[in-house]
Amino acid sequence: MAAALLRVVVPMEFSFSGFLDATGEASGRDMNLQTACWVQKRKKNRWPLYSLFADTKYAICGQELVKDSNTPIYPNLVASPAREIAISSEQRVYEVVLKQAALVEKQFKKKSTLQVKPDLSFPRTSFLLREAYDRCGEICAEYAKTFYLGTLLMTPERRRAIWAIYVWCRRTDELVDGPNAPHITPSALDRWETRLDDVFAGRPYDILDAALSDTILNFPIDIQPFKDMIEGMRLDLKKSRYKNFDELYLYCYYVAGTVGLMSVPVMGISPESRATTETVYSSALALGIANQLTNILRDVGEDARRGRVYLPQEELTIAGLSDEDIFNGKVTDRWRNFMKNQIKRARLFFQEAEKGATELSQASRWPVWASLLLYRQILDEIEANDYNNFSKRAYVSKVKKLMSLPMAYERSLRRPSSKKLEFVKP
Ligand SMILES: CC(C)=CCC/C(C)=C/CC/C(C)=C/CC/C(C)=C/[C@@H]1[C@@H](COP(=O)(O)OP(=O)(O)O)[C@]1(C)CC/C=C(\C)CC/C=C(\C)CCC=C(C)C
Repeated sequence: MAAALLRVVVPMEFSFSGFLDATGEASGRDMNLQTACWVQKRKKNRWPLYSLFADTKYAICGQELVKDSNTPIYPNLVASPAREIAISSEQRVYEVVLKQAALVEKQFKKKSTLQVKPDLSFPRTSFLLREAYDRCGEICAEYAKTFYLGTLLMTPERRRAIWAIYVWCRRTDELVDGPNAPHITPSALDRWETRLDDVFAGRPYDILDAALSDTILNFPIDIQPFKDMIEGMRLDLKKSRYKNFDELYLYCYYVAGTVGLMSVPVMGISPESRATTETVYSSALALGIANQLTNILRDVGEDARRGRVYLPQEELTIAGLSDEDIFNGKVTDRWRNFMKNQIKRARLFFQEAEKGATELSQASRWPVWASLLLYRQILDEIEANDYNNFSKRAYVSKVKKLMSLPMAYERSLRRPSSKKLEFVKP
């Protein structure tokens, strides 16, 4: 498997270029009906002007996570002496969210009259394409068993598409996190990006890419979040410190928020939902950010041993801490207080993600709830370890994981809110 993943940056002798056309199935396939059903007519929000100023609701000032219930929440904005910043990462990312939501709406308008039966089209697809998706499913089952089981509840077409996206993300992550990571250069990532362009143009290099090329034909998926994930990997190659939460937020968007944006067009929004498309995308983004923040908080010690500190430097300073304290790995009261605020902020992102999870199409909700509940418990485990994330890895036991699954199922049965949904930026 590792060999297959590594092959991705090596120029291929044999290319699957034109593979999809050769199947005679993938190109020109109609958009599926589910796509058309997800979207209701939705109005776009303008980015609120007050977000450009630094009096934020959840900025971490001093030892406390400042929380004022009258103002909106912008965790990534840390007060600057001038009380304003130019363009926050949050605003930049929100523009991507709007673009993704607009794309889905455009497709809906174009295709709403089509009567395509999505799952009937699959038996006609070629053996090779079926093989491609099966392989993606196997990789998914190998790397993320619980998540794989969750996808089995989705419709076959959606499940295959999510596997294809998962495999592309996993391969991308493996470039900088896998066994060959020390040999990965920016030009290897450039090659990976060229290859992505080819996948989106229907010219996959290998069988796993072919599954993604097919997925892109079936769902209104934009290339931007994929490109942004590669950008996150570029950041990982050149950056090992994050000045403030604004910088960290952008990194979290690149490596994890993008996953949310890639997944929603496949998972679909419930026809019962009254939430705006961009609200659901914002929640998906929030889940990615929450997961990545949790990942960072869990792995503080492990990252430090690789010379990396993802925690915002300015917030460490405000808390009276430095890189030195992290490398020393001693749990002090200062560290505990600092961690309490970091955990609180991650939980706010989970809270926002919860709202959108309920708005997804019924069959897609369970794996999302399972992922949310399981990952959020890592935060509880960090607390249970008395904030020692230097030498203890917070870990959710098998029993707790199993216990969460029925709870995730129960949550997935909750119907979308009948009220118009408001997304509050954490
Ligand atoms: C249903 C569901 C969860 C779908 C997502 C499927 C998918 C395409 C996953 C790809 C995950 C992946 C391989 C990402 C590469 C970058 C990366 C490694 C990110 C980190 C994940 C955990 O990594 P890892 O497996 O190494 O973790 P462990 O060390 O083993 O703990 C991340 C922390 C982030 C992953 C981000 C998500 C799963 C975002 C999920 C958001 C949605 C599916 C949107 C849901 C929609 C709403 C409206 C809430």
